[in-house]
Parts: sequence; C-alpha cells; structure tokens
Amino acid sequence: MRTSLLRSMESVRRSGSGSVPGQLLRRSFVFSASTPQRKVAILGAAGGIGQPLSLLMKLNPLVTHLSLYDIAGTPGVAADVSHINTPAEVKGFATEEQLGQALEGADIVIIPAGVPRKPGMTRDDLFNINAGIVKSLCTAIAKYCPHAIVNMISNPVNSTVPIASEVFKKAGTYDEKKLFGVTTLDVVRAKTFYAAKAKVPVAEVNVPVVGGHAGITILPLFSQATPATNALGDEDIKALTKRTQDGGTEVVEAKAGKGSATLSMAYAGAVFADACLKGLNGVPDIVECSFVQSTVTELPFFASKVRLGKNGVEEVLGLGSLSEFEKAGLESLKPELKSSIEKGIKFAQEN
Ligand SMILES: NC(=O)C1=CN([C@@H]2O[C@H](COP(=O)(O)OP(=O)(O)OC[C@H]3O[C@@H](n4cnc5c(N)ncnc54)[C@H](O)[C@@H]3O)[C@@H](O)[C@H]2O)C=CC1
Ligand SMILES: O=C([O-])CC(=O)C(=O)O
Repeated sequence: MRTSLLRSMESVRRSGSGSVPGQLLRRSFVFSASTPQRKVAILGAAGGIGQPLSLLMKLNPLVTHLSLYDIAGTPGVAADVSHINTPAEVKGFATEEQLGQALEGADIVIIPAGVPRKPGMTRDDLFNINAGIVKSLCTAIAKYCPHAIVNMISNPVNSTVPIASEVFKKAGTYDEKKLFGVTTLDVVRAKTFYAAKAKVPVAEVNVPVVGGHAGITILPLFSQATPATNALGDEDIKALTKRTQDGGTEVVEAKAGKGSATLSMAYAGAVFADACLKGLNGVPDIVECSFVQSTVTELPFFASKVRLGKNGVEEVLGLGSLSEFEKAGLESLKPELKSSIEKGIKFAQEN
C-alpha cells in the first residue's frame, strides 16, 4: 500500500548509494517509457492538504501532467512545485475561468477544496460551506472531464460523495465505478495505532476500516488486522477503535484553531491516488478501503475494501467476518451514516 515514491526511497536507502532525487529521477524515466500519460488535477491545491499533496503527486513517477487549481495562491504553489526535477509537467490555474483548462484530459481529480474544522466542530458543521464548493467543482468535472476518477477529500465525506453522485447523475455522467470518498487516513491511523500497541513493525500492518468518515461511522476491523496478535484484550481493542474514530479530532485539538490534519492527509491522499493510478495502468490486485457506492449493507454508500482496476472500482469487497464488538459498531453507525448520505442527496437535488 506504500507509494512508489516510498518504495523508491526505501530501495535507495537499502542500497546505500546515490542521492534520493537522482535515483528517483532515473526510476521515473524508466517508468515513463513504459507507462501511459496520466494527468492528475488537484482542486484546492494551495491549501493545507493541497500543498503537500501537490508535492507528493509531483514525486509520483506515474504522473505525467499535474494540474493545480485553487481560487487563491495557486501561482506560487505551482511555480514552487514545478522546479522539482521529476518528469510531471506542472501547470497552475487560478481563476474559475481557468477551471475547464485545469480539468480537461484529467484521469484523476483529487478534491481537497473547502474549509477545515476548528475545535468543537463536527465534520457535519462544514456541510453548509463545503457542500456548495463540492457541487460547483463536480459540475465542472461533469463538463470538462466526465470520465475522470474523482477522489473526494472535502468533508463531510459522508455527504460530499453523495452530493457528487447526484451532480453527476443530473449531468448524465455518473459512473459509480469512478467516485471515491478518500478514507485512507482512517486506515493510516488504524495501522499506526495498532502497530504501536501490538508492538509489530508498522510497515507490515494492514487493518481494514469500513463504514464512513466521521466519528462512530469510522469502523476499524481490528479483528482482521495483520499481523494478528493475541497480545491485545477487549479493552485495548475498544481504546484503539475509539482513538481511530477520534483521530481527526485529536489533530484538530492539537492544532488549536489552525485547521485539521493536512500532512498525514496529504500522505493518505497520495497513497490512494497512487493506488488509483496503478489500477488505471492495469497493475493487478490493488486493494484499498474507500467510501463508494455499495451493496455491502443496505446503505447506498459505504466504505469497505475495493479492488481498483482500469475503470476505477473493479470489485467492492465484502466485510469478511466481524467480532461481536464490530457487529455492534456496524449496527450503531448505520443511522448516522444514512442521514449524512440523505442530507447530501437532498442538498444536491434541491440546489
Ligand atoms: N477525507 C479526509 O480524511 C480528510 C478531509 N479533510 C478535509 O479537507 C478539506 C480541506 O482541508 P485543508 O486543506 O486543511 O483546508 P485549507 O483551508 O487549508 O485549504 C482549502 C483550500 O481550498 C481552497 N478552495 C476553497 N474553495 C475553493 C473552490 N471553490 N475551488 C478551489 N479551491 C477552493 C482554498 O482556497 C484553500 O486553499 C476540509 O474540508 C477538511 O475537512 C481534512 C483532513 C482529512
Ligand atoms: O477531522 C477532520 O476534520 C479532518 C478529517 O477528516 C480527519 O483528520 O480525519
């Protein structure tokens, strides 16, 4: 699940020779000779998430064109990132008039545009501002790159993904295989917290996280965590679950009014976009958790493991066997997730 970049850096470290940028560049040229042209557009590229995400996508050897769009501050970010000596060609787009150009030909559109939380707020408190932003950006996606894969980061993800689906339906461009709510940060956190508690190497850890992306709708399945351990009791699992569910709030409180997770989110967004790129390029067995249209439960959207392929979602995987604690968590998340989904759909239908 690690990015090509991280793998490249690791192999450089292991070989103990050569500068990291030099190695990456040589690798990138090898990649670009055998892999397709891929344009990635980031909407909200000058923000707290957007900037480090732009950096990480510039370092991704699968990206040939990187399109950075924001309503404020894009030229500086684009100029800065464009000086990095990797092959992706960077272009910045700063006004709404340029949004079409930013999107045209995009294979993947990543959306971290919108306001973040402050202490005391829930993700749903962002709905009033972010719903409109997401709606207008998705309207442009439907017009300028209707076949692109969309990675939705803007919160509340439990509502913004349904909003996007309705906008695309209205435009006649909806393809449920191409719309993803990015829940990778929940997986990243679950892995980190589990590894520390179970005292296993974090690089080997995998933990599926299902449900949605807010509070109790985030359901980590520690009973399926690998490497398995019997060192953790019920209380440990409860505490790990709660910490994963509250991970975003932990960062919001630590930042004390200066926003929410940006660096870990940029990492998670880059991991997920890299997985989408690999899927598009035909790499087999690319599986990530994501909030997608789903029949895994009775809810129309649900996060679970998804196999990625040339057309986006190749297969939405089932939940596997759950512990009694997870079964109870699944039942108690459903009402909140249902109402967040319905809120998004209603907004898009009425506006
Ligand atoms: N899915 C997830 O796991 C996570 C989601 N988030 C969400 O990501 C969003 C962004 O967070 P940050 O980057 O920290 O916020 P930020 O405020 O630092 O950056 C947001 C950027 O969006 C831009 N923007 C606003 N309206 C726009 C529009 N119409 N078109 C293009 N750009 C526009 C702003 O100019 C700004 O540069 C928030 O909604 C936050 O809650 C944050 C962390 C994790
Ligand atoms: O908590 C927030 O507002 C941002 C977010 O979604 C996360 O960090 O998981």
